[in-house]
Amino acid sequence: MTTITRVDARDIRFPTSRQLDGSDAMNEAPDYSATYVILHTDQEDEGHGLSFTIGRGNDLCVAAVNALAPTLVGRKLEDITADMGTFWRELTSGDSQLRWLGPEKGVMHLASAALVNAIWDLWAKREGKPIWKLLVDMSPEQLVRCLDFRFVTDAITPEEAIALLRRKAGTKGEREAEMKAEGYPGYTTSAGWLGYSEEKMRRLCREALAEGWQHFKQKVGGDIEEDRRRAAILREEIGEQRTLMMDANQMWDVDETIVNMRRLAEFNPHWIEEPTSPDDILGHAEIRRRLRGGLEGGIGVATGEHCHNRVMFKQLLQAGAIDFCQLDAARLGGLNEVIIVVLLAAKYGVPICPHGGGVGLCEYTQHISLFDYIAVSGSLEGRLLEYVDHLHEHFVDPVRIRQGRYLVPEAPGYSITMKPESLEMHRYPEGAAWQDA
Ligand SMILES: C[C@H](O)[C@@H](O)[C@@H](O)[C@H](O)C(=O)O
Ligand SMILES: [Mg+2]
Repeated sequence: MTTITRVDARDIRFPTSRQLDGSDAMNEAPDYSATYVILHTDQEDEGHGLSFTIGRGNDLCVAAVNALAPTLVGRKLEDITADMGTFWRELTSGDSQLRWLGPEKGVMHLASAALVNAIWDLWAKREGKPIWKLLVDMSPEQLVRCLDFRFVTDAITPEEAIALLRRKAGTKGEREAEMKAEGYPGYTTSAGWLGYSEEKMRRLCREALAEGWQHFKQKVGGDIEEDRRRAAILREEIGEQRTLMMDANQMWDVDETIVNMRRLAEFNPHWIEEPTSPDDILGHAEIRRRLRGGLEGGIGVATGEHCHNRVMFKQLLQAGAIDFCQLDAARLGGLNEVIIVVLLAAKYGVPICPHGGGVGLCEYTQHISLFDYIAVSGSLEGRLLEYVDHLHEHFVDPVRIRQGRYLVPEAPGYSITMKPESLEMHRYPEGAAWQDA
């Protein structure tokens, strides 16, 4: 038996705003940051997890982790993993006074995600498997036992989830072998940040093309003439055949989205991402209808990086509001809730294209997309996993990319463990990286 003895929560920040890495129309100068959690045990091993924020306020998330920590300390890992569904509900709703601060959204849910993912990391390391493998090796019944279906049974029941998983169970081995040989297809956002100059965009595009990337994302939502100019540059660099996505990061109202996307349509965007408020389910449905998302010649609608729980995703799917489901590994309450969203998306026939723009998110999401392909949807249609070329050097087991595809991670755990020296250097505000700020 393994007892969790201590939760160590750290405020880790990277000064990415200096180069405007990760910049978009809404988030002009982010400092990619992590609320970083280490679960200590009475054995040798540790569980690591993080939630992504963009700088100021990361300390609030650290405080939220500390508020939730008593739910874990003194607990046995084996008791938690034997009934993860119950554990998840206890963590997110067990303390009704804390639950009032969410529920299941915002800072509290980000904090839950870091803790939940750290439990999974500990479990997978104990089993000697990468997370995706731990998941695909579970029987449908075992997997469903990890989930809390509260508030979504009108869209998917545990029995339906089991049936869905059984459909693909017999052929998992084939897809696992295929992924090991070929990797999972990705797209890159790295050339498209809004704060980059034309010259930098062109250079990064050329580098990405030389590395084999076929799919590119551009930030929009600034001045529309400027968006058009940048789209023209990107099209000039990548050509007509490759994919170009656009991301407005919530800048527009519904009608404004239609007006702006009509002006951007000539650049043939594959999707418009986060056109409006992430909470506006019917607004997204209206945009999709008017942009003819899902139809020949139409523009798809994508959202999810700010979609805070399974209930919101359920409604986006029920309302036929999205063409692409961009779930986030730590905006949702960690892997348990992510799995429910993966199952919901499969049931509604919507591809998942997880959100990767942040520190550690690519490390997380590769496991999720592999799980989706091997064990749930069995399909790559419409599916592309986001890649951003930032901060991977700080991870012990960073993502590996070949010709625009993610190679299958092999090390045990959730690939989220950061190097001790990186943690030390980027500790906020006392780390060396912040001393000359
Ligand atoms: C502030 C961040 O870099 C965002 O711009 C980023 O997550 C982005 O929306 C994305 O889709 O990757
Ligand atoms: Mg985005």
